[in-house]
Amino acid sequence: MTTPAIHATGLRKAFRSSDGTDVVAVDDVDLTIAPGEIVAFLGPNGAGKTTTVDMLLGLTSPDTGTIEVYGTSPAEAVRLGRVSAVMQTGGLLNDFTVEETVRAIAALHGRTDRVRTVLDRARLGDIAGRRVEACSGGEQQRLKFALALVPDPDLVILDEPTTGMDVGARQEFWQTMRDDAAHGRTIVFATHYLAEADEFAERTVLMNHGRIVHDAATTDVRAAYGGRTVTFRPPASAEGADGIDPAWLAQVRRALEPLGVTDVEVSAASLEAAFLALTAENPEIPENPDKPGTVDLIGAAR
Ligand SMILES: Nc1ncnc2c1ncn2[C@@H]1O[C@H](COP(=O)(O)OP(=O)(O)OP(=O)(O)O)[C@@H](O)[C@H]1O
Repeated sequence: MTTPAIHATGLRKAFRSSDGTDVVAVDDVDLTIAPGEIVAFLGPNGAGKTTTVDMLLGLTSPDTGTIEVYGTSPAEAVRLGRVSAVMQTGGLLNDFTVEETVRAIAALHGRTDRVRTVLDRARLGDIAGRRVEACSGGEQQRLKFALALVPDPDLVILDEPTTGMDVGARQEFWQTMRDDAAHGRTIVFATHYLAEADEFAERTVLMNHGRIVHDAATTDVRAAYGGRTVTFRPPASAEGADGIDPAWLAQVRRALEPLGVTDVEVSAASLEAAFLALTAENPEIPENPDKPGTVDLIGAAR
C-alpha cells in the first residue's frame, strides 16, 4: 500500500482559556490523506482548522493521538522538505525584492537551482525585481507560496491562504494553485470560503467544534446534505423587519406535506446548504443568499 501523505488517529488538543476553563480545540480527529489529493478543511470560526494544521506541521503537539506525514513525524517531514506551508501569519522582509526573498530561502535549503522554477510556478516572474513592500496582498501571498515550493515538497498545507484578498486576487491565487496541483502535489488547505472548497477541493473535510462532521468527495458532501433545494418567492405579507415570519414558514412546511404544490423551482443543492445543515446549532430554514427574498426549503425538503 502507498504510504499516506497524512495519517492521523485520535487527535485531541485542548487549550487553557483566560478564564481557566479548558477549550477542546480538536477532539478525536482521524484523518488519512493519500498522495495527490486536494483536500479542503472547511468550518466556521473556532472549528479547529488552524490547530489541526499546526499539528500536521509539527508546530504544536497533540495531547493524545498520533500523526504521521509520509510515514514520519511531522517535524521530520518538514526537515526532509517533504511538507511545507503557507500560513495566515508570518513575515516577509519589506526591503527585499521578490527574487531576493526566494533566493535567500533557496540558499537556506541548498536549492538555489529552484529559484527560477518557483518564481515561474507562483507567477512571480514579471515582478521578480519588485520590493516586497510594493507588492499587493495577493502578490505577497503568492510569494509565500513560492517560498513553500522551494524544497519541492510532496505536500503543501495552506492555512486560509486568501484571507484579505479581493476576488480578483483570490481567483489568480487559486489558478496558480490549480496549475501546481496538476503536477501531482498533495494540497491541503483550510478555508472559510465555501466557494474555494467547492471549486478547488476534490475532497472536503468539514469541521465544527473540533470534530470532523463530514469527510467525503466535495460533490458527495453537497449531495448528501444539501439534497435538492426548492425555491420560491413568499408574499410580501410574510416578510417582517427581521426576515421571513417563522409562523408563516411553519404554515408553508405543513402545507407542503401533502405535496400539493405547483410551479416550484428545484435546483441542485449548494455546498453552502450542506455546510449550514452540518454546522447549524439550531437548524432552521436559511434565506437563499443568491436570491434575496426567496426561501430555501432545505429543512422541509428533507
Ligand atoms: N493558543 C490558544 N490558546 C487558547 N485557545 C486557543 C488557542 N488556539 C486556539 N484556541 C481555541 O481553540 C479553538 C479552535 O481554534 P482554531 O484556531 O483551531 O479554529 P479555526 O477553525 O482555525 O478558526 P478560525 O477560522 O477562526 O481561524 C477556538 O475556540 C480557539 O479559541
